[in-house]
Amino acid sequence: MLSLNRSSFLRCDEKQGLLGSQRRRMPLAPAGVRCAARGGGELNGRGIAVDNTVKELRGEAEPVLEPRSAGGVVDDAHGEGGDVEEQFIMPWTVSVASGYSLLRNPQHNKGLAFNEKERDAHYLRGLLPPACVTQELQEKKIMHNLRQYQVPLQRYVSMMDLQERNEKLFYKLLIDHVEELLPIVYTPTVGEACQKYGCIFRHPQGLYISLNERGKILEVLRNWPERNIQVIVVTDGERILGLGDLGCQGMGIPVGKLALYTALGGLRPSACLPVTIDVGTNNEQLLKDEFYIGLRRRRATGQEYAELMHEFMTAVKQRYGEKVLIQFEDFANHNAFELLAKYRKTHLVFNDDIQGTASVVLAGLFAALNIVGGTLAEHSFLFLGAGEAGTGIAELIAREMSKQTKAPLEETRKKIWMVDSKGLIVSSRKESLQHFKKPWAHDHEPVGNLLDAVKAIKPTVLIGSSGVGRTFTKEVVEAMATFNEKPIILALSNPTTQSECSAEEAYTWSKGRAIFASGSPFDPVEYDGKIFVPGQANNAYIFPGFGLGLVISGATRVHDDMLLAASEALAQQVTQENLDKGLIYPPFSNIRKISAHIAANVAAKAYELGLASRLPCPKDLVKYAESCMYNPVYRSYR
Ligand SMILES: O=C([O-])CC(=O)C(=O)O
Ligand SMILES: [Mg+2]
Repeated sequence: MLSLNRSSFLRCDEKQGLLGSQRRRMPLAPAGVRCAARGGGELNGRGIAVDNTVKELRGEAEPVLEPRSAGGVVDDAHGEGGDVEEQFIMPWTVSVASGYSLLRNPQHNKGLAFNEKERDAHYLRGLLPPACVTQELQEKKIMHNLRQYQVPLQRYVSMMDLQERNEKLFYKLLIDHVEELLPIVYTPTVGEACQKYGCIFRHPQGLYISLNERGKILEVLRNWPERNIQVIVVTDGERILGLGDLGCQGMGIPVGKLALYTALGGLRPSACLPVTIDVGTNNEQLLKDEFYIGLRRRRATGQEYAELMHEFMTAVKQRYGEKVLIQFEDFANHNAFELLAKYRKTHLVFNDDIQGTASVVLAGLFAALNIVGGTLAEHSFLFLGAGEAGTGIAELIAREMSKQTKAPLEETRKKIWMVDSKGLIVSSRKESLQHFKKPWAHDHEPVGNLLDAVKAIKPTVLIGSSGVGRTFTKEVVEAMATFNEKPIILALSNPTTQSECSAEEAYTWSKGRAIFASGSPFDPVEYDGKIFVPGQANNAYIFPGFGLGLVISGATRVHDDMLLAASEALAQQVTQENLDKGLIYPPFSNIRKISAHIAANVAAKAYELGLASRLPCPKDLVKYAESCMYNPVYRSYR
C-alpha cells in the first residue's frame, strides 16, 4: 500500500475529477499535491516548472477526497504510514523532488542517511559528504547537540529547525525522548517562544489568516501544500496559555499541539494544519515591538470577528469536508464558549481548553480516588478561576457524578464551587456573572478571597485554573492540609511561571500529604527523605488520542460522552506502581500506547452513539488504532 506507483496517482487524479489533458501535462505529480516544501517553495528537482499547473488546478472544482486507505487515514503520499522501513517509496513520483530539492524537502530528506544507491538514483552525488549514517546515529548526535544548549529557547529553535529540515528525524526524536523534549516543543518553553516569536521567526509554519484575507480564505487554504487534512488546530492568540494576548505570535501553540498530535497520537504530519487567525492584538507591548509579525491594530470584535471566523469555518468544510477535526485552542473565554456552542452542531469541533483539560483532570481524579478513597460525589471541589478550563472541568465532573448517582445535574453541580477575581461565586452575584459562570453560583454568603473560601467550603479537591501564578499560597495549602488527610491539589495554569504553586511548595506546605499534579512539568521533589513525583495534568494526554479516535471512526460530531470515554481510558492506564509514587497520571514515556487506548475508547463511543461514519467498526479498536499510527522511520527510496 505504501509503495506509490503511477496507477495510484491516476486514481488520485480521477478522484479529483481532473481532465485527462491536465493529467498528461503533469505526469509524475499527483493532482492536488503541490510540489512544494512546507514553507511554500516550489520543489522540482528536474527543473520542471510546476507552479502554473498547480495554479490551473486551483481553478478546478475540488470535490473532497474521501480517505482512501484503511482507518480513515488519508492516502500515504509521503510515506508516513505505520508500515516498516523495508517498503519502498519513490519520493520523485510524489513530489518530483530529487537532488538538491530532495535535500530541502523536510518530508523526504534523510540527510546523511541517504545510502550510496539512493545518492546515485536521486541525483545526490556530491551534494552530501561521503559519510552514510543511520537514523539512530543522527538521533544521537542531535540529542547530544540539544543538550549542549543551556537556554531552553535555543533548544526550541533547534527543534523547529529540525522539523523544517528533516521531519521524520524530528518526530523520531520527539517520540523516543518524549519526556525530555515535551517541555521544549510544548509547555513551558513554547510559551516563551510565542512571546518572542517575532524575534526567533525563521521559517513560516502553519497558515496565517488575517483580516487582510477576508473574502479570500478559501484561496488561502488552497495555498497550503496539502490537500488531505484531518486535524486543524486554530487559535486567535488572545489567551495563549496563561500568558494572555500574544496576537499572531500565538502560532507557536497550534504548531506545538500538532507536533504532539503526530508524536503522541500518531496522526500524520501532512494531515495536520496549524492555523492562526489574526484579528489584531490588544497587547500594547507587541504593537510597539518592531519585530512583531502580526497585524498592527487592536483586536476586531463583534460582527467583524464573527464574520471572519465564520468564513474560516465554512471554507474549511468546503475544502476538507465534514470529517476534518477543528480544535479550538487558546481563545479568550467569551469567544471560546461562543465558538464551541455555535459550531458543535455543524462541524467536528473540540475545544481543548474547555473539553480536553476537563477530560484530563477527570482522569486524574479517577486515579486519585484510588488513593484517597470515596466516590466523586463524596468529594467537594473548589476552583480558583472560572474560565474555560475551570467551568469545563466542573461541568464534566458534575456530569460524571450525575451519571454515577443518577442525581440531576443541577444537584451534582452544587458540590462544585468557584472563586474568580471577585471572590466566591455565589447566588447574590448571579445577575452580574458571565453566562458560563452562572451554573456555579450557589447559595452562600459572599466570600472575598481564596483563603477564606477554602476555610468556608473545606473542599477535598482544590483546582487552579486561573492563569495566575503563585495564588496557592502557603496559607491556602496549609488550610487544605488541616481538614484533609490527603488534599488533592491541582495547579493547572501554564506555563510554569503561571502555575498556582510549585510541586515543592505543595509537598512542603502539606508536609508531604498532598496529591499534586500541575499543567506544566515539575521535577520530582524530595521531602522528609521521600521522593514525590508530580503528575502533569495537561490536555496533552488527551487530545492526541482523542483526535485519533475521531479520525479512525470517521466521527462527524464530538459528544461529551466521548470525553468521559477518554478520561476512563486514561485513568485505566495508571498503574498501582504510579499511584504508590503519588502519580495520578501515567508517565508520558508510554503515551503512544495510552493514546491508542484513548482512541479506541473514543471511537467505540462514536460507534455506540451512531456518530461514526467508518463502517463496519473494526473488531479490535486498540490494535486498529495502533496500526493507523504514523511511524517516523526512514523509508528506502529506489
Ligand atoms: O498548552 C498547554 O500546555 C495546555 C493548554 O491547553 C493551555 O494551558 O492552554
Ligand atoms: Mg490551550
